[in-house]
Amino acid sequence: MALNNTIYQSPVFQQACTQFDLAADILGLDAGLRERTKRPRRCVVVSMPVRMDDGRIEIFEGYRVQHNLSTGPAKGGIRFHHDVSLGEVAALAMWMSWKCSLAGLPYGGAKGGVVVDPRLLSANELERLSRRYMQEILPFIGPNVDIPAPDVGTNEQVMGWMVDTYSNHKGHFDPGVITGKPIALGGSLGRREATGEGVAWFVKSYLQDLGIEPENTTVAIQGFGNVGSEAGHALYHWGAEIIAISDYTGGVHNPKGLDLKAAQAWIAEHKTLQGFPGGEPITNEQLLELPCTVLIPAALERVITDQNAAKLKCRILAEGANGPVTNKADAILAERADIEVIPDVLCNSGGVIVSYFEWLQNQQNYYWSKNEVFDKLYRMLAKAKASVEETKKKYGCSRRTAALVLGISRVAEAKAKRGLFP
Ligand SMILES: NC(=O)C1=CN([C@@H]2O[C@H](COP(=O)(O)OP(=O)(O)OC[C@H]3O[C@@H](n4cnc5c(N)ncnc54)[C@H](O)[C@@H]3O)[C@@H](O)[C@H]2O)C=CC1
Ligand SMILES: O=C(O)CCC(=O)C(=O)O
Repeated sequence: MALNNTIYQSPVFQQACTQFDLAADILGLDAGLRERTKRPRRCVVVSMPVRMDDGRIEIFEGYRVQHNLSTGPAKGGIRFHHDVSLGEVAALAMWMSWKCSLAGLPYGGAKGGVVVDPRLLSANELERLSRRYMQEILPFIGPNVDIPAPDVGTNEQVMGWMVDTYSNHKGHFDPGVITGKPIALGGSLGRREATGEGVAWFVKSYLQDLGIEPENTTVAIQGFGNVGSEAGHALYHWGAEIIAISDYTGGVHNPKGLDLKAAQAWIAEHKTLQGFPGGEPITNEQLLELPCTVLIPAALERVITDQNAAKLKCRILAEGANGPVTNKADAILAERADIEVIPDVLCNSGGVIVSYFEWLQNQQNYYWSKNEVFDKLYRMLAKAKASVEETKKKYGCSRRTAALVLGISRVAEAKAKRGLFP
């Protein structure tokens, strides 16, 4: 079966394509340019033999999809998750193209994935797998080719092992190949917080537009990992009540507000939220339907569907996760004037923007203060928000489609201007 057929069968990839088509219709892209802009440019599939602690050799499968290389080096995170598939990675890579373009970054889009549950590996096994994955994708990446970063199931330490493997191969330390690194290896101050901080910035900005004060704001967050916890802490310090959080084991709800510090300490000790005594246990599905001012899905794709979209009771839906809303749910939400949707490519763009700052700092070998990082970040977020609002008004479309119109139009224009080989 042709590779593209495999990818096109993925519901997540189909979701990204349907979103693309809505925006491409508004832009009036002709069939050739439309297909050229939509399709992933390169899909790398690798097999990785890794020696496990008990002496066995286990073979893991991994992917790196470069969706767009026409506007600069490709950029996007690496996901370690037991359910990850090539189609899902291709969809995530496509969203990276639009996200980078919308933010005005000089990058294309990419994403990586390894089919593994990292929680089941020892630290040594995780290190061997991370290094092996880097070794396998090494011919296809580089500071001017494709620059990976963290995503679900990976973190600064994994990025540290990967930059070490790459640098050992090149014969010199080359930090610009990866972002989201430990500070000691050329990471940027603020990158760890950046995605959640950006989500919180958008939430505060849209709440302000609605005239809603922090003391009248309640927040429910699905997924309390890097993005969810940083967004939660930023909104908690701003004065909002965080009434529900969750992880893959389930959630906890307290209508009077949760103690986030205690929740974080519980997770540090017990690894998961399970059993946290600060509220009543709830399921991840129940969390999405809680009455709250702000709902932040910050875990995986396709959690808001045609089954629950009509039941959401939030005023703002802030997409910390990539692709949390299915196409059918989008259509339902479009009819709901009571909910403002802040789409993923806008809402979670703070992470890749600070990754761009990290890459710039690595190129210049000159490092910025956290204040400088956040000042520059907030200015870029404000610019992206203003252009999305203007486009939404101009075309009378949803905020997601407006964001995609902007992201796609810049990539399509660059492709058209570059032309084709004769
Ligand atoms: N890390 C980053 O800088 C960025 C991440 N994102 C997106 O944000 C989302 C979360 O990413 P991270 O926070 O980095 O990942 P993470 O691995 O740090 O955290 C993921 C969280 O989701 C929970 N989770 C996993 N499966 C779940 C399920 N089925 N139901 C409920 N919760 C579940 C995990 O237990 C964990 O709390 C993903 O969609 C990712 O693509 C988007 C932009 C940048
Ligand atoms: O920081 C980056 O380069 C990519 C982050 C990412 O994977 C995302 O925005 O979904």
